Formats: sequence, structure tokens, C-alpha cells
Amino acid sequence: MTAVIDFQGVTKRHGPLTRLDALDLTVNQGEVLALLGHNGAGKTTTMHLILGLISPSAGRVTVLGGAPDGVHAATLRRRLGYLPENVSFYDQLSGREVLDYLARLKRGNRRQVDELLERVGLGDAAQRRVKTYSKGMRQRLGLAQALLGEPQLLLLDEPTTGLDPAATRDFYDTVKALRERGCTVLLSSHVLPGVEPYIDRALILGGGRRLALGSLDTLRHEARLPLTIRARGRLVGQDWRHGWEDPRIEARPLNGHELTLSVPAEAKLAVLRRLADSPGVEDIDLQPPTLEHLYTHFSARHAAGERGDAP
Ligand SMILES: Nc1ncnc2c1ncn2[C@@H]1O[C@H](COP(=O)(O)OP(=O)(O)OP(=O)(O)O)[C@@H](O)[C@H]1O
Repeated sequence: MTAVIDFQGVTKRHGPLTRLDALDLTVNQGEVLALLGHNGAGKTTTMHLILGLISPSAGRVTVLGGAPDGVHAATLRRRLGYLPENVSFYDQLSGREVLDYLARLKRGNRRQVDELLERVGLGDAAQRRVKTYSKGMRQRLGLAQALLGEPQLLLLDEPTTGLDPAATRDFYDTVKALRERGCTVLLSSHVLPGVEPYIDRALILGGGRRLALGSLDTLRHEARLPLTIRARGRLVGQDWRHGWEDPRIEARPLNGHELTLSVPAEAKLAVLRRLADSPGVEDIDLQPPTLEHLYTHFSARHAAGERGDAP
């Protein structure tokens, strides 16, 4: 596998403040990595280091085989696409004029402009001034400019902020198509619902430090969070709160028709057996911890450690 991004012990300090602390990270070609963290966690700092806008105080950053702040920076930047967190454009220009202008600056192919506007769903609005665009349309234009020149690496900072659920889904579908072409994508986000099917791994940052890194399965394994089991049916007549072998199991019956259980992974089969053997149970749903649960878990553990009240 080819490493597109490689961080070896990367630290970025600013006076007394450590914005990023000894980060090790390798991202391979065609991978989609979600960069997650609270405000100030170090997500934008990581992206700025990849773009070569800032240099590390210690450690080594390699992007597409070179140092992004070194002599190859200009060539390298043409192979990167970047959607900043607060993207803004010349409001008096139309979407097409904005993109045409940026294509010239990036020395990209201007014939790409119309195709990109179509790809992000702005074909019909291409002639309208940007000042008449909604937040979602501006974000799409931002994505189109990041895609100028067929970049091999895309950095998308909070790309779905302000987008409605349909626009968010469209956006992620575009990311999926790019990934299928072999493009590597890094997207930072606070907004997690909906992102899971589109990412290969997540990096959770806290206070500039790496709190967790891995696929959803790896993070679930590491966090060992309970899973949720839901049963539906005619559930009256049994004391569901008690009688479980494992004391960690929490059962919450609701109006005689629904039962929600919080179950440690090791007790899953025993719970499923009891439910399946209960005549009133008509349906069972199994929900492993979501990325949002995992994010909350790792961030809370970090916050507790910082306060000194970690278990
Ligand atoms: N130009 C700068 N000068 C000094 N400190 C900075 C600068 N930019 C960011 N920081 C600090 O570095 C730390 C990491 O910030 P960063 O912007 O990377 O976080 P983030 O995870 O992107 O947060 P957000 O979600 O708020 O965008 C924060 O403590 C922030 O205050």
C-alpha cells in the first residue's frame, strides 16, 4: 500500500501551547479518514501541516512522498484539494465565474469547470451570483473548487456544517465516488451522524493528542462499550429487570411492548437466547455502539484524565 500521508512524532507548538502532540499517523491511498475532535482538538492544525501552511516544531510530515513545506511545496499543492472550514467567495460573481477564476489560479483545466458544477449539483445555478446561494450551495461550490485539477488528496474541514440531511448524503456520495477513483480523503467533523458508511477509519483527537485511531470495528473492540438490544412483542408477565446472569445488563421495559437492554459484548448470546426462548418476543434488534458513542467515550475518557478523575 502507498502511504499518501505520513506523520512521525509530529508536534506543533505555539509559544507555551501545544497544538499537536507527537502524532503518528499513516494514511494510505484511497482511504477515507475521519478526523474527529472537540473544538481546539487539533484537526485544523493537522490539515494545515499536511498543506504545508505551517511547519512542525518536531517530527516529520511527508505528503505524497515529499515534505509539504519544502522545495516541492508548489508542485505538491497542485495534487491537493482543500475545502476550508469557513469557505467564502466573491459574492458578486456567478458560481461559474468563481470556479473559472480559481481554475486559472490553480492552472487547472478550465473545461473542467462546467463538469464540476454538474458533479456537485450546481449545473442549474452556475449563472447565478454566489450572493444568492444558500449555505448548502456555497458548500457545494467549495467542494467543486477543491476538486479542480483532479487532486489525489482531498482535505475537507467540517464539510457538512450547515447542510441539511439530503445535502449531507449527496455530499458523502461524492466522497464515495472520489474514493472509488483512488482519491484519498481526510474529512474533519463534529457532525457524525451519517458519516459511518463512508469512512475507512477514524482518528479521534483531544487536546492535540491521538486518543484513538482505527476502523469502526477496531474502535468498538478497544472501547468495549455495551451494545443495545431491543425486543418488541407482548412483553407483559415477565420481570425483565431481573434474572439476568450478568449484573452489568440493564433492562428498561417500556409499556409492555418494548424492551431496551444495555448488554456487554460477552453477554450478548445469553441475552439473545433468553429473548428468543420467551414466547411473547416477536422481534429483536441489535445495535452495536455508533461512531458517535465511540467518539463520546474516548473524548470523555480523555477529559476525565485531564481532570485527574479517570477510573
Ligand atoms: N494560529 C494560531 N495561533 C495560536 N494558536 C492556535 C492557532 N490556531 C489554532 N491554535 C490553537 O491550537 C489548538 C488546536 O486548534 P485547531 O484549530 O487545530 O483545533 P480544531 O480541532 O480544528 O478546532 P475547531 O473544531 O474549533 O476548528 C487550539 O488550542 C487553538 O486555540
